[in-house]
Amino acid sequence: MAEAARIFHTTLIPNFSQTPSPPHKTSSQTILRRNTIRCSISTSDATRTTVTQKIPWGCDIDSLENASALQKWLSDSGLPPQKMAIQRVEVGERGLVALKNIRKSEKLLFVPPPLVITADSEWSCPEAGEVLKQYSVPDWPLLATYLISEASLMKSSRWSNYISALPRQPYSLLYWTRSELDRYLEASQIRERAIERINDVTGTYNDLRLRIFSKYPHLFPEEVFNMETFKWSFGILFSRLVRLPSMDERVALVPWADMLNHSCEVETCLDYDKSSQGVVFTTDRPYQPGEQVFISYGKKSNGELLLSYGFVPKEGTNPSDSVELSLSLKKSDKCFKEKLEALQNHGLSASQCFPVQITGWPLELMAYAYLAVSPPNMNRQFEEMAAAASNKTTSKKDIRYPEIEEQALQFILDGCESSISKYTKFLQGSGTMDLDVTSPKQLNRKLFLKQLAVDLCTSERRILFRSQYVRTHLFFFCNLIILLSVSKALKVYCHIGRTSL
Ligand SMILES: C[S@@+](CC[C@H](N)C(=O)[O-])C[C@H]1O[C@@H](n2cnc3c(N)ncnc32)[C@H](O)[C@@H]1O
Repeated sequence: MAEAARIFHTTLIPNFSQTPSPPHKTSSQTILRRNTIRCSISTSDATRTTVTQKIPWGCDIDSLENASALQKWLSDSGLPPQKMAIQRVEVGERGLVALKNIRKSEKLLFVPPPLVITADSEWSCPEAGEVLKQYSVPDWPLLATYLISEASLMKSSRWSNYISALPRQPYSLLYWTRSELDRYLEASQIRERAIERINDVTGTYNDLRLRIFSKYPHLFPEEVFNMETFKWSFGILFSRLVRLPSMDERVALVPWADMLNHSCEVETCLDYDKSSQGVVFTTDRPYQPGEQVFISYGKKSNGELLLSYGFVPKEGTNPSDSVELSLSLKKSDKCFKEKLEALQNHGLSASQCFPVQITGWPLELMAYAYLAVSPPNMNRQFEEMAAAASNKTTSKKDIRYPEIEEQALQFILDGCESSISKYTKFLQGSGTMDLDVTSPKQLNRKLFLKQLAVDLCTSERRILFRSQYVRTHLFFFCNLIILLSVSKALKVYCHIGRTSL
């Protein structure tokens, strides 16, 4: 939830240190305890045999089947009595609903640390945990492996009640196929982010497999630790992992707390409370019995929410919404090489994406536009412009070049226009889109994905329309004011001229 995606990006690809010494001998008992998973083997990958399977743990995403067992286990394990219960809800399918009046500024939850899963949690199969520690596997891949390891032990894992209540297939762009991403998210930059993320997850799994799992097949059998199960565990982490600032910024899965859904209207996040020694959040509004209680997953755009959590908030309800606007240097530009060099000196490239919000665009975007339109005689300023376009905090951002301001604005507006036309093409076509399905189940899935894409594209296009409108009118009014001032000055001048004659 809060900041999970950012942490994932900085720590996912394991930076393995030297090859560790062999682990302790494995007790055959541990392996025997692991439940066998029946799989169908396919050989789609030419280089090696891949194992495809349905995830055998968790439940349907809207199922309350295991919720009461989860609630009972949590209270037996030390979760204090709660003012909320898991129920079916309108927003988010399952969520926590108030059972009693809840005041504003009230602390809720109090999940004790032994019920929180972190990178330090004890493994039911300690040998497997030992191996990962020896290889210094970072938190995200370690937790993904931990979750699979515990899930595969089913009832023998202390987390079995928690895992049984997790969704079998979390809503996540990780579950979209490449052709679904191409088809539904063609207009949005989120498509690139999703592809990058899928590649990161695949790369991480392959890395773990090559460096560790293949060396210890008795601890990490491929029937259990495979791409399909990693997709599941990363899907769970993306949609449920939280960063706890007061617990040394640790990332954690917090059973019970992770049943809370997100609302763009609340600002309160989960954190560890040292005084009560539990994970809590403080309400920023009152709730009446029967109302769903929400937290914030952080200030995220609709695209980021879709990427990690698989939903798009209702149009116009997310004040943190933004759209990535992609701009490129023109290949025909006489100074293309020099401009590209300047950009590269500051870690940028010929094509760059900038976040545009309903409230405006960043100074970096204007700096990039200055660079893109500046004529050859301004080559001395290329470095300064490229530095301002980078997001390094040390560089001066608010540069201005009045002589090319109009062209720079036009360059941005043209970028908005071309992006808007891609959204419009998709949105117009989506009504008549052939969903190419063979079963009702498939039809539901396709309709669902298409609706998410339509919601995302509508909200992203709306931001671009708005910034185009505001800028065009602002520019028009600025020019009008200049014109009026000039004509007023001229009138005064003429008047003075006439009176002095
Ligand atoms: C941390 S879990 C919350 C509990 C979840 N509803 C469950 O039943 O397991 C995050 C997931 O809840 C759903 N969710 C959370 N907030 C939502 C919202 N505002 N609208 C729609 N779905 C939401 C999404 O499926 C998301 O991936």
